[in-house]
Amino acid sequence: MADNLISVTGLSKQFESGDQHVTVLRELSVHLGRGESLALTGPSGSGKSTLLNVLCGLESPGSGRLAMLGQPLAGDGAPTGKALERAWCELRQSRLGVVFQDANLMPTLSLLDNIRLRARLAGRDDTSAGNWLQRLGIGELGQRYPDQVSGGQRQRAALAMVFVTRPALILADEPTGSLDRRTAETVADELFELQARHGCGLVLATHDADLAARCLHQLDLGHQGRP
Ligand SMILES: Nc1ncnc2c1ncn2[C@@H]1O[C@H](COP(=O)(O)OP(=O)(O)OP(=O)(O)O)[C@@H](O)[C@H]1O
Repeated sequence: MADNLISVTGLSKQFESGDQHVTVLRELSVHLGRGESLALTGPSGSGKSTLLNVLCGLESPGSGRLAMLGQPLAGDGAPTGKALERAWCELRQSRLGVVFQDANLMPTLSLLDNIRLRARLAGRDDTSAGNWLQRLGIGELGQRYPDQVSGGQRQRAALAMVFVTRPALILADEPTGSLDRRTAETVADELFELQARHGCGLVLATHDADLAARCLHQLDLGHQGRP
């Protein structure tokens, strides 16, 4: 496994809004090694989700160099076209664990089956699925469907879906944002414990200063381009 999980140099991202170009990320450099954690902070609209989307291949960077787990994905040496799509798919399938603000569970499967399916898609053993639900405090909800549980419970199931694949790198957008304080702490404990135990990397976007302070590095996107 590459020691450098994330290597981003001079990355910029613009969006078109009507006839205007809005620069959201400006000349960013980000490096993350194995077992390290990074909190993306900054006010609403500063580009935290946009950066996470670039890091999991859902948005392409406008310019700059990007390599994930040693694989160049933008700039020098990066594949293009279908080969680039394939490279991102392979990374997301088994090596990146992505947690979005809206938990991405299949509505027609129970929570337990969602997690089993995710494990199988990543080529992992699915027998620990129930155990992960248990550890995240929703073990008794495994037979329920996503629309039969609360938003916070869905969020915990989405985290179980990530943990069960044992990813090299977890990218999480407000992973505890929809949880009450006590549950948020339990979930954060699980995140950091998993990271310590398996030496995986973690990048999370958060407005929670306490959660950000638990990460090894912090990047305030509200201060991009300023000295
Ligand atoms: N597809 C898009 N097209 C145009 N503008 C966009 C697009 N996606 C995001 N933006 C804009 O980019 C800026 C950064 O958005 P982003 O969601 O990355 O911020 P954020 O820091 O994650 O915010 P929050 O803390 O509210 O989640 C915002 O001004 C947003 O409106």
